[in-house]
Amino acid sequence: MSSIPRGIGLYGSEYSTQAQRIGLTSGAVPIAIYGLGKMGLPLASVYAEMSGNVTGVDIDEDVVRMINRGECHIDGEPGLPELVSEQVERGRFEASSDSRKVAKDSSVHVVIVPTLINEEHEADLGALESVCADVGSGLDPGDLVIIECTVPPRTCEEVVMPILERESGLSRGEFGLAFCPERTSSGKALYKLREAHPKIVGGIDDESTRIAEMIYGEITNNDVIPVSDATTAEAVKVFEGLYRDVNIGLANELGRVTDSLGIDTTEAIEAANTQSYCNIHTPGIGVGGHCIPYYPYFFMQQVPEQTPLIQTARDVNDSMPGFAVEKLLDGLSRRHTDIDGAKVLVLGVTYRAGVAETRATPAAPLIEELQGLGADVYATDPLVDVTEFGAASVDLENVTDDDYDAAVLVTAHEQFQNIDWNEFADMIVVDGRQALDLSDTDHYVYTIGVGPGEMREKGRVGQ
Ligand SMILES: NC(=O)c1ccc[n+]([C@@H]2O[C@H](COP(=O)([O-])OP(=O)(O)OC[C@H]3O[C@@H](n4cnc5c(N)ncnc54)[C@H](O)[C@@H]3O)[C@@H](O)[C@H]2O)c1
Ligand SMILES: CC(=O)N[C@@H]1[C@@H](OP(=O)(O)OP(=O)(O)OC[C@H]2O[C@@H](n3ccc(=O)[nH]c3=O)[C@H](O)[C@@H]2O)O[C@H](CO)[C@@H](O)[C@@H]1O
Repeated sequence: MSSIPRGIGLYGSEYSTQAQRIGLTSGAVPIAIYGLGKMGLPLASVYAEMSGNVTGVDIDEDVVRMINRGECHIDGEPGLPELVSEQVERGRFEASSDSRKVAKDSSVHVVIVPTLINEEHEADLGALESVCADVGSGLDPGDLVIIECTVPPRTCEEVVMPILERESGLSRGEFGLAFCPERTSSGKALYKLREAHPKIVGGIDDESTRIAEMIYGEITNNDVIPVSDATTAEAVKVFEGLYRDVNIGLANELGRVTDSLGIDTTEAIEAANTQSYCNIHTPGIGVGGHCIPYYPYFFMQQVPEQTPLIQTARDVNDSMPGFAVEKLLDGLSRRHTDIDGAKVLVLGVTYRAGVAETRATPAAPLIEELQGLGADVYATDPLVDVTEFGAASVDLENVTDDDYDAAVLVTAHEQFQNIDWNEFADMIVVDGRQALDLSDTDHYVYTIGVGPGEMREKGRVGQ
């Protein structure tokens, strides 16, 4: 069976589906991936593994240089350094910072740049719009654009499509556009890209959906689920995030009433979750990252109707660092220690364990509130520099060289398991992630979702 000729597009192709597939997997279809970060680099590597003709684009020249040396700038992703090195060495994957040139030379354009929110909680699509303008400048008839970064529903129709048409001079029907949300999370990216979740695809027209379905059918070993259109696919991704934020909000609300109930709430949640329809998430010190805390605002911005449940869950989750401070103050009052001038150690500033990402981290409001109360705040994190939050930096290896009045665990980095807590003089500890077992120490511990230290002696379901 012959392949489609090199360099031509798949959208509206008159070649057989088989010839298109052969073209796709033999390198005849040049593919560009825009954004080579925590998600983009794994995605580009898996695309290169499938097609053999991938150019990644990033505005960070250091990222581009490292990749072209076959190096991987993303830590904590099993298998990724080896895949990047192999694909670059075999000439199947290269990187560039010249998005307009790459756009001109490519037929499939996959966009996975940051989509964030600004101070006013409005969607910040600046990077997406900039990339789409560059892609549009190099768009040819038959090309397909795939958006993988999470966006407010209707973005493909109302933002991306107009930019592509304006910059290319082409019209709807001459090229394709599909939304195919990235459902992976850091730490298992290659596994999740290839296996863990079905891939959702939704095009602005049936031909776009068809091609996106064909492409991801060559990438994932899981199912590919086509939905009615791009807006539906955008909603699927946002709905997943809304579900998670509201569910965590429920867990945190239950965690806040632990003391009133006099139970280990997490034990009750774990037991409740033995019912197959129940999946209450885990109480913690807050919800960080540039996904879950951001997506509710993507949704609320698009729907004029009131969304009290979504907003309330956001408010509950954002209240958790303050809840941790309340428990810290309770503990200090037991020792007749004033927060003003107290030495407090914050363990972890990234939004979750093992991921070097601090966007929307609960550590930021926690440190700000503690400093506002007059505490001297110190912090340590194995992955990132803590001084960006105004805390004094402490090396983890020497963390027990000094004593503190209190400590708050924000991030359950595995490196914290090596701390010998008996090295510290008696202190108050607030465990925000149920990560510590200090039962063999004299410290007073409050664990969010569990309660005061002595509560941890109870048996736990599944332990
Ligand atoms: N991180 C996750 O767990 C995750 C999971 C699913 C979906 N997503 C979605 O993917 C998006 C990207 O996530 P990430 O974790 O890879 O972000 P990231 O911050 O790790 O990486 C983004 C990369 O894009 C580059 N970039 C920024 N502007 C650019 C531009 N104009 N042109 C080219 N490159 C540009 C940056 O230099 C950086 O290397 C998120 O905003 C989210 O919508 C993220
Ligand atoms: C729907 C879903 O699962 N989406 C995942 C999510 O991945 P993520 O990397 O953003 O990380 P999460 O695990 O969601 O954590 C976020 C924050 O919530 C805290 N948390 C978590 C669970 C809990 O029970 N209690 C908590 O308090 C945690 O500490 C952290 O601060 O978004 C990605 C982008 O869309 C997805 O691709 C990925 O599938």
